Amino acid sequence: MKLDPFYLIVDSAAWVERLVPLGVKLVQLRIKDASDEAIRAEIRRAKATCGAHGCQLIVNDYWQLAIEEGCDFVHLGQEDLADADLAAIRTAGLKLGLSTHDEAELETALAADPVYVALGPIYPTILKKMKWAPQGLERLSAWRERIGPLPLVAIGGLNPQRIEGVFAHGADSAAVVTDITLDADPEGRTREWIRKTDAWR
Ligand SMILES: Cc1ncc(COP(=O)(O)OP(=O)(O)O)c(N)n1
Ligand SMILES: Cc1nc(C(=O)O)sc1CCOP(=O)(O)O
Ligand SMILES: [Mg+2]
Repeated sequence: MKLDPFYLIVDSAAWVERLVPLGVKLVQLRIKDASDEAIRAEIRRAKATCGAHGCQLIVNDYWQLAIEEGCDFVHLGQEDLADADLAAIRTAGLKLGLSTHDEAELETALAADPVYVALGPIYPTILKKMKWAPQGLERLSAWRERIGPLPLVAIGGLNPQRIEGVFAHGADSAAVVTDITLDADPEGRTREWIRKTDAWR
């Protein structure tokens, strides 16, 4: 499968409604610390917007709610994966994207047959505290070699100046949070990302 080269990650349906109509084709809804019912409502809203704009929605963490709400793509980290019912995810026909941060995690991820593997943090991130040092671009190339044709997502500290480097080192898609959501002009920054990733689309 081909992933859009620009992979937006946001923490609310309001962000999806604000940015997806600009031409975003791949978005992850990543909500932390909310009730299941609140997340269900957010998924519903985000799914409606994505459906109207031809954008692939990926639900982070909440695979059961994603199944119940008729979504078709989830992203899980390694801890999420350990707790998840992979058979139920498969039976529901969900595509699965997985996080990796080291070689052991990559082995675990590949055994779960994902449709993409994400590697991060490529650069330092301010979004969350991480136990891994920045991976750097050479590590991305190593992952490219290891996973063959499986799509590779780069994440962590990305900005428009770093886009070319991650694609030159084997990424198929660049995932981003704060470079857009903390920008003074998130719409303008989103348009810049769409424009700057066009060569890989
Ligand atoms: C595209 C992408 N890559 C990595 C992550 C991180 O997932 P995880 O390790 O489960 O951490 P949380 O995002 O759940 O805090 C991601 N969400 N998306
Ligand atoms: C959510 C997340 N996961 C990562 C990983 O390495 O698995 S890095 C990260 C944060 C990405 O945010 P920003 O683009 O603001 O750096
Ligand atoms: Mg997770």
